[in-house]
Amino acid sequence: MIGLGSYGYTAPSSKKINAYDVPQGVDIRGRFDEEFAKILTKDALQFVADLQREFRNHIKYAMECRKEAKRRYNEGALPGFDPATRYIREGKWTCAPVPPAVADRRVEITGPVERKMIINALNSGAKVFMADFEDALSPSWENLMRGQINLKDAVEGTITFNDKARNRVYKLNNEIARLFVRPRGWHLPEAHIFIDGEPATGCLVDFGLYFYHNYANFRNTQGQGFGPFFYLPKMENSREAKIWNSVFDKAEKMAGIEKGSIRATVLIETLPAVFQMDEILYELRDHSVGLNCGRWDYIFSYVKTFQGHPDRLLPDRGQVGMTQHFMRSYSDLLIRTCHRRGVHAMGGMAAQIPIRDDPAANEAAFELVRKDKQREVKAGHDGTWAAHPGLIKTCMEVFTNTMGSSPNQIETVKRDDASNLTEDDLLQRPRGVRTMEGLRLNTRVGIQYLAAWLTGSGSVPLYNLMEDAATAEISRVQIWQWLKYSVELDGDGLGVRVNHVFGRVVEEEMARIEREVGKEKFKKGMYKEACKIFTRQCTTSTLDEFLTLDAYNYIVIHHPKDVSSKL
Ligand SMILES: CC(=O)SCCNC(=O)CCNC(=O)[C@H](O)C(C)(C)COP(=O)(O)OP(=O)(O)OC[C@H]1O[C@@H](n2cnc3c(N)ncnc32)[C@H](O)[C@@H]1OP(=O)(O)O
Ligand SMILES: O=CC(=O)O
Ligand SMILES: [Mg+2]
Repeated sequence: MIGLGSYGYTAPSSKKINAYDVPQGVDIRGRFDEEFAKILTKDALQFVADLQREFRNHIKYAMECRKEAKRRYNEGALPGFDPATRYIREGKWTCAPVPPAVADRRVEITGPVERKMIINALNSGAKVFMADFEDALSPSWENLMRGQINLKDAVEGTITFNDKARNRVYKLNNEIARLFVRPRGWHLPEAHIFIDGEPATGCLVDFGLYFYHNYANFRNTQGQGFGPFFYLPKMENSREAKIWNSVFDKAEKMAGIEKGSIRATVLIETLPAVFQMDEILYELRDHSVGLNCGRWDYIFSYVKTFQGHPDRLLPDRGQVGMTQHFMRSYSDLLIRTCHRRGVHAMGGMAAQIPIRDDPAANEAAFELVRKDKQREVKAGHDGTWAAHPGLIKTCMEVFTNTMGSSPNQIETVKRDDASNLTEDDLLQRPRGVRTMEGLRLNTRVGIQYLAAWLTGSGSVPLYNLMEDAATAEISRVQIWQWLKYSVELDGDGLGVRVNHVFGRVVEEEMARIEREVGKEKFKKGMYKEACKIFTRQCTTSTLDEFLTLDAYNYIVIHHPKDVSSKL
């Protein structure tokens, strides 16, 4: 159950009380704002409530199944292909044809639903912009509601941003990227909206509000009759994809648009899901437009799935790249699966971003991105992700050098060789060493990321890399795993056990963070709170499912009940 945030109460005011006009059974506990009220209309909320009521038990059941699977993995079982769905994996079926508007997705930029970034991303020259309510967003009430307003303005084509300090007005170019929206994962509640006395499901709020306000405009201006388009995160099993498919069916019915209008790309970013790729596409076959290698959450999920397996400890985070056998196998099988079913096999995110003040380091970072993208396009991926507008040109060149003017490689690179990949290939232990520097970096990155998240930023540059919820999760669970199994740091010849030094490492890294960010920022920021949350999560005997579930309690800000509505 979600509690109040630590600073979560605003005293009632004697001024006029504003309230959202809500349907029966819906209670808005987030701050009232006239702009937010244009999103939280009674009809839009009714649609969200309808989704919640129809699907809440299915979602609860799916989450129970995750727990049951976890129990089995913790007792020693390994994830694998499900014998009961062999007929789906071996059957000859394809997904609905790819809509023309998104046939070419060779470079996709991603970013939080922040106003200036939305405009920059849509103008970036990328083919697609994935607007993120998930890994890149801290889901505060303000961020979520402003994000919805921003997306509505973007789809209407009216979005502008006035940067007064720089005397610069941002607006959309004539040619813009196609918009995909990524709602939160199934596990996250939306504690500012209660439906029938329970917090709403975060992703149904994100999806429901965005769909309700934008489907008509989007289909006219962006989708060439299709859409809206979505990315779906963090699923573990095809039963979760089935719920999304039913959500889409219901949304299409409500809107009176053709079945198969809505299209979604599913991120394969949990270890159990790699064994369910055919099944996930099958459930979504009328609504699918591919799968994507969400490599960062996938690595996080590898640790989480094997939390009870001391023989599967990860080496330093920096060593777990796409060239490790288990990662390469995952990418190859994803390409083979998608192309066999007629949809895009999207690559993932290289974490490097431009480094402004060091040309040599900048060139080295670009070279790493280039290599990563070359590997992806040669393997058969149809497109990739970029974290920053400065990387679009490089990614575009690499993909175009191989694909030329063909919009994708769905028909030309079948990768039938990957049909031989086995469970052993997909689960092969990553190789590498564990070092003190790895431990220190994980600590520094984890704490700084969380401090940013608690103050409203869900993606940040740290040590010249993009960090978001997925990358920070790796830092957290890696430390947890090393502590749990009392790992000896072997890569630098130190031979010390992590649990003997972790307390000191945290102290020293906090001091280093203070030096790096400066005393003033350190004092004003939430570094101490972040340190407390992060170290608790690293040292707890039972691994927390998600970093952001606990941290969410700190950003929930309920407003007095009487300010809201009439339950
Ligand atoms: C694991 C995953 O899920 S990956 C997907 C989720 N993660 C993301 O989407 C991360 C996206 N990237 C980002 O958020 C940002 O690039 C960061 C936080 C890493 C770095 O951002 P900044 O520090 O602002 O970068 P920088 O100062 O170099 O930005 C230069 C300009 O590019 C813009 N910019 C940077 N990244 C993006 C982006 N992803 N989309 C749009 N614009 C961007 C900035 O707004 C800035 O614009 P301006 O010149 O008009 O002021
Ligand atoms: O969402 C993407 C990932 O890598 O995680
Ligand atoms: Mg992810």
